[in-house]
Formats: sequence, C-alpha cells, structure tokens
Amino acid sequence: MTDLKSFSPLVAVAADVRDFEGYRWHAAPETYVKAALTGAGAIPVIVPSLGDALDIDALLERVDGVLITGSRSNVHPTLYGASADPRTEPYDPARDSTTLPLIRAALRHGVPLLAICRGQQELNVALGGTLISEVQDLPGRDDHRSPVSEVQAERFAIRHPVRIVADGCFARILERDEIDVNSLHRQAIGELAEGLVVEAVAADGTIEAVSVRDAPGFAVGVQWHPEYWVSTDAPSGRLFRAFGEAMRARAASRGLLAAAE
Ligand SMILES: N[C@@H](CCC(=O)NCCCC(=O)O)C(=O)O
Repeated sequence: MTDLKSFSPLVAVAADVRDFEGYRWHAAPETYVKAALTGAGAIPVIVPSLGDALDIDALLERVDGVLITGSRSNVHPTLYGASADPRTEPYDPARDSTTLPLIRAALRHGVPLLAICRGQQELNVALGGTLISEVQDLPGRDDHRSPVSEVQAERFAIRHPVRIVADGCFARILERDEIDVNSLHRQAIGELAEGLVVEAVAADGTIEAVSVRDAPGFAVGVQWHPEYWVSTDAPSGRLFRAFGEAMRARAASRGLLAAAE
C-alpha cells in the first residue's frame, strides 16, 4: 500500500492568458508550480483558460486539488456588478471564464482549494461578493501595492503584519495570532461573499485571508503570496503543507493510493 505521505497528488493550476511572439499563451508563473511541488508535494498541471470549452467536472474527477494563482490582471468588474473602468484594467476575461466556474465546481466536488491574491478575489466574486479597487486611495487604507523594484525578491518582500482570527482554520494551521506577509495588490475584497469566513485581516481592515464556511475540506483564500517564500517562511510552508495533506487525504478517500501500488 502506498504510504499517504509519499503519494504525489495532482493539483490543477490556473493559467493567465498572454499574447507574445505572435501566439496566445496559457501560463502560470514558476513560483506557483514550484511551490505546489516543494511546498505541497503535488504535481502541478496547468489548466488552460479555455472557459466553457473545458469539461471542468471531468477535470476535477482527475485532480486532487486546485490552485488559483495571483496575477497582475484584475477580475472584470461586470462580474461583480460594477462597470469597466480604465483604473481596473488590465483584464483577463478568458481566465475569469475559467477560474470562476472552476472554483465553484471545486467547492461542489469537495476538491481542496488554495486561492492566492487574485485567486482570493476570484473566490469572493465566484460566491457572489464584490471587490474594491485602488485600495491605497481609499480613506483609512494602507498601500498594499508591491514596492517599486526590478528585483522580484524586493517586490515580494514580507512587509506587513496580519492578524489571524482566533479559532479559525488559519489559526489551527499556522498556530499563530499574527504573521507578517508580503503584499502586491491594488484590489481587495469589498462585500464578503455570504459563504466566506474572514480568517485574517490587515491593520487597515483589508481582508487578508478567508475560508469557505461549509466546504467539506480545505478551501481557503489568501491576499498575500505564500508561494514565493514557501521554503523559508514558516507560515507559508505550513499553509502549503496543509494544502498538500488535504490533497493526499482526498486522493486516499478516492482509493487512488490502492491503485498506485
Ligand atoms: N491584480 C489584482 C490581484 C493582485 C495579484 O494577484 N498580484 C500578483 C501579481 C503580483 C505582481 O507580480 O505584481 C490586484 O491588484 O489586486
């Protein structure tokens, strides 16, 4: 019998759509796929943002988790009842048309879900919530954008505290009441979707982590980027390990481990 800890689950990874070299590419940054491998012990499978051409239910029968990545693009405002505005660009409608149904289907199927930055925003919109834009310009809010730098490690530097809500799933995973996180976003959760629970907040009230209230298993979103320092930052490592354990448990519950003998 394959040992649960040594089993490598498959994790579906969301893709951005980009045009360059005369082609349309569906891609995910290496930091996310490497964190899936090293942090969660999962084999990443990038899912092209092909919208309703994808049989998402069939996909979710074959994977053990879903990782929704961050992105410089924003969820299209019309998806949460707002109007398109140059200040909320750039958009990636192909990604939206894939991630929102993928998130809802993952929750329906009980597939472990980790949604990061844009991913947390997509989770909130997928469940009926809204977003606020240009957070740094709003009264009482801090600037959550990345530091201006050509050096990624400087842009993803850990730089502000977030309070972990007591007795929540993040408190159980992290075993801390406060952690320090990086921050690279201009938008944030506005109206919280009904099915979400706040798990962490910044000093200015920005929602920094959520969980899905009635999810059968691991289903969380974070506004920060645990993938970037997954190997060196303890909270980041804990979060990805918990994601990996949830994916292995799902694989075991589906009898995959017996098949892997
Ligand atoms: N675009 C959204 C989501 C932010 C996000 O996912 N950032 C990750 C990319 C970071 C970078 O390379 O700049 C927002 O701005 O809120």
